Amino acid sequence: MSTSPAVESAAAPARVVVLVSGSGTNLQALLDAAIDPAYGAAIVAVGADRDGIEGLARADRSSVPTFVAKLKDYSSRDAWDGALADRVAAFEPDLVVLAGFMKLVGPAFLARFAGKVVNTHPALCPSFPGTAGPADALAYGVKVTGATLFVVDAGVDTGPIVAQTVVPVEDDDDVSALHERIKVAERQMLVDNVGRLAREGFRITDRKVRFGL
Ligand SMILES: Nc1nc2c(c(=O)[nH]1)N[C@@H](CN(C=O)c1ccc(C(=O)N[C@@H](CCC(=O)O)C(=O)O)cc1)CN2
Ligand SMILES: NCC(=O)N[C@@H]1O[C@H](COP(=O)([O-])[O-])[C@@H](O)[C@H]1O
Repeated sequence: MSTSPAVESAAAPARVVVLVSGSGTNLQALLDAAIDPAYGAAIVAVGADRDGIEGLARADRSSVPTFVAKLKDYSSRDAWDGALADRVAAFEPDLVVLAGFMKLVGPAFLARFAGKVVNTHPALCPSFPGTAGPADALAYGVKVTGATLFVVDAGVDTGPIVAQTVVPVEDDDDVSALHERIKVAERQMLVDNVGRLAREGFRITDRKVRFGL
């Protein structure tokens, strides 16, 4: 069994670093929720693998520190992975949230933050892993899909599941309409469950994630 006390002290909010690669609407939901001290989490930094994205602009508007670690600026994938881990570690996170972060984190990152990295994916894991969850669900012809919050491991969308939310697939859906419907439910799932992880901590036993320590 592994445990992750999201907050070392009951008084202080959990320190959360969010990583993004795009529009950052999930990040924005977390920024909005964290305004309330009762939420129990503070977004202490936002990182990205690319610049010029709305996710970084959202952080700037909330006066949250940002950083960018571009893969192409490093000699190898491992060097980038280690540098990303160093940038995140500088903010001493209790929890790292990958919210539309479109890079797989590697061994150095996972070793540094083992058990305290969660990711939101726009499909019902283990179905439709990867970068095109909504498109793959639509192409398959499923009648329901949704989003999954899971604890990140070395696989691709294979980590222990924290929460899931389900939405219907409509007959006239295109990928954009379906993904937008997923994101409405996904943002609520993310806010609700990151808040619980921050306030209550969590433990993992045989892939089962339970809140509380
Ligand atoms: N070690 C892990 N890292 C990450 C995971 C994970 O499950 N394990 N989830 C992703 C988020 N994600 C799906 O939810 C995801 C994002 C990106 C990829 C991917 O294949 N990325 C490629 C590059 C794609 C690109 O740059 O457009 C890559 O990293 O080489 C798969 C799944 C967050 N990190
Ligand atoms: N496999 C990773 C993946 O597809 N992530 C997805 O990117 C979107 C980012 O939206 P946002 O930037 O508006 O929060 C979210 O739907 C998230 O689940």
